[in-house]
Amino acid sequence: MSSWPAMAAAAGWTRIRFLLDAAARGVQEHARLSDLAVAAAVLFACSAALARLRARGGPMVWPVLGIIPTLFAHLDDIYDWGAGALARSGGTFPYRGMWGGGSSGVITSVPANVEHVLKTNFANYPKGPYYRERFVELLGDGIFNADGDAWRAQRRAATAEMHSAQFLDFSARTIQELVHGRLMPLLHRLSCQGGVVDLQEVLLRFTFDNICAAAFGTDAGCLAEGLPDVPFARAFERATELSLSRFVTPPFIWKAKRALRVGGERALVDAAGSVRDFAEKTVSERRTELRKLGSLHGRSDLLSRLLMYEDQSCSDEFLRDFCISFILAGRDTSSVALVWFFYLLTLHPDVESRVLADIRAANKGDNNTNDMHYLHAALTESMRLYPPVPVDFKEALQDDVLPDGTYVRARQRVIYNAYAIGRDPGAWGHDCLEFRPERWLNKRGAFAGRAESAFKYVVFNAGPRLCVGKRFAYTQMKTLAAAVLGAFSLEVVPGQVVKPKLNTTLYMKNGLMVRFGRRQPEQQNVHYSTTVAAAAEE
Ligand code: HEM
Repeated sequence: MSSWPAMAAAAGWTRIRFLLDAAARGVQEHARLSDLAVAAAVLFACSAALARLRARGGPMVWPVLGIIPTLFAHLDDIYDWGAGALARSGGTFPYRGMWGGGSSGVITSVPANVEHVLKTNFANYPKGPYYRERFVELLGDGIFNADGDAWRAQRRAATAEMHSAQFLDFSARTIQELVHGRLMPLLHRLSCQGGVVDLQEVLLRFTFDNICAAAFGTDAGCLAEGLPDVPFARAFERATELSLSRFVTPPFIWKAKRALRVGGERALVDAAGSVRDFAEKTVSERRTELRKLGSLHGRSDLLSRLLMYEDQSCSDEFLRDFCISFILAGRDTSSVALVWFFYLLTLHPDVESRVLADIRAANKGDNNTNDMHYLHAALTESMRLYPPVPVDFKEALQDDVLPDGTYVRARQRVIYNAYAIGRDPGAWGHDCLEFRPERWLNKRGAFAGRAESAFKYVVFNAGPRLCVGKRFAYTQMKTLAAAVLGAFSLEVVPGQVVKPKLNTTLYMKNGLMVRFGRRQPEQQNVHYSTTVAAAAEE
């Protein structure tokens, strides 16, 4: 039997051996780990270098994470950064989203590329399934979401109805009623109280009411006294936001949440359901009215016109989706255009004086908004710098080569950046960053547009999918701007940060807090007409 000291010595030795072995194993393990780390770092550096080369002067597209880290680094000035990146890369660069995100393609600000995608090779660039599946709960098969024959049928109906004399007359009247019956009294109250208001919020309420009146012939009531919460408007906003969030969430995440009906996906089903219920109810009530009265002659909104004059076989689903798409298209775009326009005027008093002179000259005539060429030019110029839809995209059906030589593979996206095109010195000259409405006027001071290329000004899109609401939007913006500027001066509350929000619509991130002061009484509350035949831009 061993003695205790001998046993202790043996146990100590075993422990020391154990510790030494463990240390040796650790060193080997560590060596293996550091080899792996070095190998991973080399691989990462190689693929990063390769990505750098592939980026062709454009921003870095990282392994695994794609362009996401680069975008994150520029979240605060994403639009200006994007315009600069496009300029540095010669107008086009490739991008890729996160692995598993399913998004890749090219971003361009080259007008010839945009023309190719939107017009010359239109058939190869539908909105595509990527867009459709993200908006289907809200939009169904509506014009905004549709391609092929479904799109063509709605486009034909929309163009015919929206450009009809009755609709133009009706929409001009509804705009007048809303401006003078709701908006101006609100601004008068505010100016008397010396109160501060978020102009963007007021304008968003105005355009929501306006588009609901035009599409459905209903009063949404967003601008009613006390600026109430309107459940339909809230549901619409929520459904739009949640649909858009699918564009920045990897599909395997949002699709899993959709399958499980949890989180934002559940909220989307609820919000889109409320919007569709409201639309379905309106369609069915209007159909009943038509059946009872035999006609809807007292009504000229889009829904009533479609029910009366279009193919009588239009299903309720077609009418519902059609109207919802219209509300989405016309809801925020013109309010966002207007808020930047008013802001730019406060920064350019010389332009504001000329706009006022234009409005006063029209007041001396027959108060026709079509006469206000300078105002038209100022709005157009403002949207060049702040396009309400700053970027848009189409999806390639087949492999293709863009006019600047860029290769696009089938199912890739071509993103065209209207914000960058509007600020491109190649397209607009060395003064491209200046707010100069005169660039749109001819020698006689009439709005002349710019003949060279519709694809340098893609604010309203271009080609076969040109915005159907363009004329409506100009009438709406000019009527509102003329009434507001004729009666009030605007003061932007100092100290606020005015910058765009990252969204598919160019909202101001923090809104725009303003105070309204009154101009001379004789300028106030003048009603403007809009002759149906001649719109300045067309
Ligand atoms: C300043 C205001 C507006 C701007 C800047 C604007 C801009 C645009 C743009 C860029 C598109 C193309 C979207 C795409 O295909 O992804 C578009 C399409 C459309 N817009 Fe507008 N829009 C404005 C106002 C309106 C209004 C007020 C209405 C309705 C009354 C309207 C109705 C439509 C419709 C129905 C389409 C779809 C056309 C199609 O796909 O064939 N828009 N608009």
